Amino acid sequence: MYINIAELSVNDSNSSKKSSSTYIPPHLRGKPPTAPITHESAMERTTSWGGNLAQHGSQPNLSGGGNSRTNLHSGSRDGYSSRGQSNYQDNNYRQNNNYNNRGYRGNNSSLDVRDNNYNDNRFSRTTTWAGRRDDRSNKTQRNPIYGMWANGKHVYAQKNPRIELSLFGNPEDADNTPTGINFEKYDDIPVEASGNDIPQPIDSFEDSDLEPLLAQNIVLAGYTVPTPVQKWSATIGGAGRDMMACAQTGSGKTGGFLFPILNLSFKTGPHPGRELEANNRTSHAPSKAMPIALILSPTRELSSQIFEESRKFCYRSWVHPCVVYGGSDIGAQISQINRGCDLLVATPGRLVDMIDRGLISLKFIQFLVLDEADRMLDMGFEPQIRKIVESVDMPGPLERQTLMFSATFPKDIQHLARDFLNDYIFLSVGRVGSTSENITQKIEYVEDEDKHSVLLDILKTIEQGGLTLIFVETKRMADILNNFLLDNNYNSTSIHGDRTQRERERALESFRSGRCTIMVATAVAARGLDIPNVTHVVNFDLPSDIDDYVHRIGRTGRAGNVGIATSFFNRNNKNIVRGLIDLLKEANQEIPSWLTFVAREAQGFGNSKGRGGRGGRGGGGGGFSHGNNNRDYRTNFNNQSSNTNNTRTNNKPSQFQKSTNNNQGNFGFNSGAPPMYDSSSNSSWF
Ligand SMILES: Nc1ncnc2c1ncn2[C@@H]1O[C@H](COP(=O)(O)OP(=O)(O)OP(=O)(O)O)[C@@H](O)[C@H]1O
Repeated sequence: MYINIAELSVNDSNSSKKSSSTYIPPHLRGKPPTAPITHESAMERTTSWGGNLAQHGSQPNLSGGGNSRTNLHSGSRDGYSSRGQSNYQDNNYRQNNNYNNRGYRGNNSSLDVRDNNYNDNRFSRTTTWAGRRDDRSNKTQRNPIYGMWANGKHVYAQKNPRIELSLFGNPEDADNTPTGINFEKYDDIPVEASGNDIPQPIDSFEDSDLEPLLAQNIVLAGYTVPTPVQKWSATIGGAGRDMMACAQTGSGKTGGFLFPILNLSFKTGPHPGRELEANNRTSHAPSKAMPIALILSPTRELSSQIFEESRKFCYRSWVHPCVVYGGSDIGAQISQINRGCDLLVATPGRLVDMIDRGLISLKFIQFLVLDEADRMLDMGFEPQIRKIVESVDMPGPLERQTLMFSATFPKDIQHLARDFLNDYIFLSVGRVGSTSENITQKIEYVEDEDKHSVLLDILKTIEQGGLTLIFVETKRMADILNNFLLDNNYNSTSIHGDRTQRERERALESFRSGRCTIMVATAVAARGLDIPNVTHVVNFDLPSDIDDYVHRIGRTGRAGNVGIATSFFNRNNKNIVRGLIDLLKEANQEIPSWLTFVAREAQGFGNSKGRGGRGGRGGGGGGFSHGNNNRDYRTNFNNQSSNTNNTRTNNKPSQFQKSTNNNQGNFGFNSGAPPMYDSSSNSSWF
């Protein structure tokens, strides 16, 4: 459910038990602004762009022109990046006004776009609005955020300062800028792409032949430089290629899949078959949403967040984003999709429910995204995902474009990729499943009975101004710990699966807004959640799966910002000790000497899994062995081994400096010294 942050009073300190002065996080300071943001003022925030793309004609093409599944790979690689050419269109079609077998039109000139013609009567009869005939949607009030596709042209909605403010915040507020201090360092992260005919990445947004409205919305969002995963996905996705992309937490994967999808959609318009069906529909036929893009994500909160991101980039365009997820009023979601549904973000369970009720058809899907697919499998969603992708009316892999994104890619996900993707490019930014060096990782040996007091010690040392996210393993423990913190006068809240959706949303909102500076969470908050200003993650309980550790600590140190992750380790966590050590090494973190003793001993007992094992799935073979750079598992699949005939890297040595982590966060206990281990006495840690 959408929560309008702008309408919330950040001065409401009802939930505050600790102090009367209310914390306001930097990203919310200054809201509401004294003067409304205008489109022009937003454009002034960048120097060179201005939405005028003509000068970049010779640069790589984000759209890649129209393309065809059947001859996608027959042209030269240059074809993927040649602007305005339809190298991948079936030759039977002409550029503009024709479609390949994925339903894309030829590349429309941006000059065809009519700005501010929203109410132009010339378009009224044949105009489609979110897949419905205009004359049938009279009863429904139009959403002023969105434009329309009319007579083969993209007609933008009027600019609306009030909406811009609620979507993008106040650009005058420096604290509102999303880029972090270390953002440019992402350029040094090694990138590897494997597969056939890999397109060159873009260097900048200016180079990428962005559709003008998308370019403007990206500027409004305050993005000036694409992150590495965005640079590569722009051309890979833009060329109509399937992709499995693995990039570190907080590195901009959401934009990585949204930008190529929206760029192609803004240029080419809705699927022509859908337009035909909508126009031919009788007034008695039941209304059905027919999105052209589907993004599946594991949790309600993540779906909601992706929806909010897509609202920004779809602003004023013909593409109506929608979101459906369980635990929330289905009636409200039905009315939402009935008001227009072009890009649908969904959790698998609720989507299957709505398909079964005949409310949603997937037959015009051109873009399918599986975000955090490994988590969806962990949560037992495989039957629903397979039903959605393979059994209902979804077009097959040759007719749609499929993208999979995550920070971790265990082997069973690569099997799913084999079934869902076609001739895909495997992209890894940084080591697969690795953690960002922007996160300082501290491992402390703490027995269960000491955890509460050690946590209080840590909280005392945390500087004012940041948010702290504390992970526990069980819902019960989340409640217990939250109550404990409230009793100790901390502004704390909690989020877990036993809380109602409304309670979960409220908890998240109080944390995001800074009314509660601490949130205790189960794994439900481990993936994808992007909460600015989380400066500290505490693993009160470590997860049994090392990939979950990667995602959890990734809630801090996002978009180039720095963060700290402290984890309480004891005998119950011996199963992930090897994986933990591999990760710490990869991210140039200090490894406490006691941890290596533990690892050796655990190995002796055959208990610990390295990065090649997943604790949570019976050793399903997840993660990636340390030092194994070939992360594309197709070489192990006999029937696809020929696909990995091409590898491209940026081959830059990492210039990251080793973190200066001297374990100063020992908080006065253990002082980095482990419980004494006496190797001569044959004593055992466990
Ligand atoms: N090009 C960019 N410039 C500035 N900020 C960006 C850019 N791309 C993304 N961001 C910001 O970076 C943050 C992290 O992005 P995002 O949530 O997409 O990361 P992610 O890789 O999906 O993370 P996770 O693996 O945790 O899901 C967001 O606040 C987003 O607005």
